[in-house]
Amino acid sequence: MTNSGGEYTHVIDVEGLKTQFGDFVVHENLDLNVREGEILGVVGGSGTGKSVLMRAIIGLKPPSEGDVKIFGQNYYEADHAERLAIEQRWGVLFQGGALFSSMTVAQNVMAPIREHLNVPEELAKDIAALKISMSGLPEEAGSKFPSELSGGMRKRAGLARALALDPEIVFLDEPTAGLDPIGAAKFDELIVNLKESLGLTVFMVTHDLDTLHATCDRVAVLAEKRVIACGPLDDVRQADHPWIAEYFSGPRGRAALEHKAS
Ligand SMILES: Nc1ncnc2c1ncn2[C@@H]1O[C@H](COP(=O)(O)OP(=O)(O)OP(=O)(O)O)[C@@H](O)[C@H]1O
Repeated sequence: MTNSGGEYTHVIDVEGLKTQFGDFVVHENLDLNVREGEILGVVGGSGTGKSVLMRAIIGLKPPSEGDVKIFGQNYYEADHAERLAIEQRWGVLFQGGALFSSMTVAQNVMAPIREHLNVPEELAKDIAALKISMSGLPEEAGSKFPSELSGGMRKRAGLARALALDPEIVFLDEPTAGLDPIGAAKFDELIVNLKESLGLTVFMVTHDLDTLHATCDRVAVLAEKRVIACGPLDDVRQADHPWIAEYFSGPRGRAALEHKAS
């Protein structure tokens, strides 16, 4: 989405980010922005810091240097009330769904509603049922426990919970990991549909080349502690970097490209 001057509105602005665990530096001088209404895919080799970057943005990993702004605000400098207000504007689907195993799907989806919204129980139930249906789950899934669901259904339940508060942005950490190719393609379709129907912005960490092709407006590549390339997939694929060449032009990269063309 652009403003009247034709510039993109940014939901997230990361500048000069440094994160570390003790002496071990994960990111240094990392810059990244996420534009309103886009699906941004974040890729990179194992251990390059994709999940830590997501955690730095959602307030779970304080940076040792740099500035992380979401909705124009620095979460780490915000007071308690401001933080709660920011948290209501995002939804997160952690790897594996991170659902409460002792609660049904409906109770899981109602948890953030109960925590953040002062609404009567019946309304909370109705909102949860709506989010469950939006995530492509049958109505009866609401009364099931996570252990009674397939991997794909658990992802959808996690997504329903991420959508509970009508977020403006959702963070997805490897949403198609562990899904079979048909389940993964359906999940991709769901994400694109939600983005289009709700005007959602999506920050998605993924290893899945088919997902990148099917869903992402832009792709950011993490290597050498920073974002080494960011742009539309066709541009990023051409970037002169050994990891990019291997990832996008190796056998799996070529297969994903052919799959997209077919
Ligand atoms: N809590 C922690 N304590 C110490 N080191 C950590 C912690 N969390 C992550 N790291 C380290 O930070 C680096 C980046 O981890 P991260 O999980 O972000 O990688 P990733 O790019 O998401 O990897 P993958 O693709 O394998 O999931 C890794 O070297 C990891 O070992």
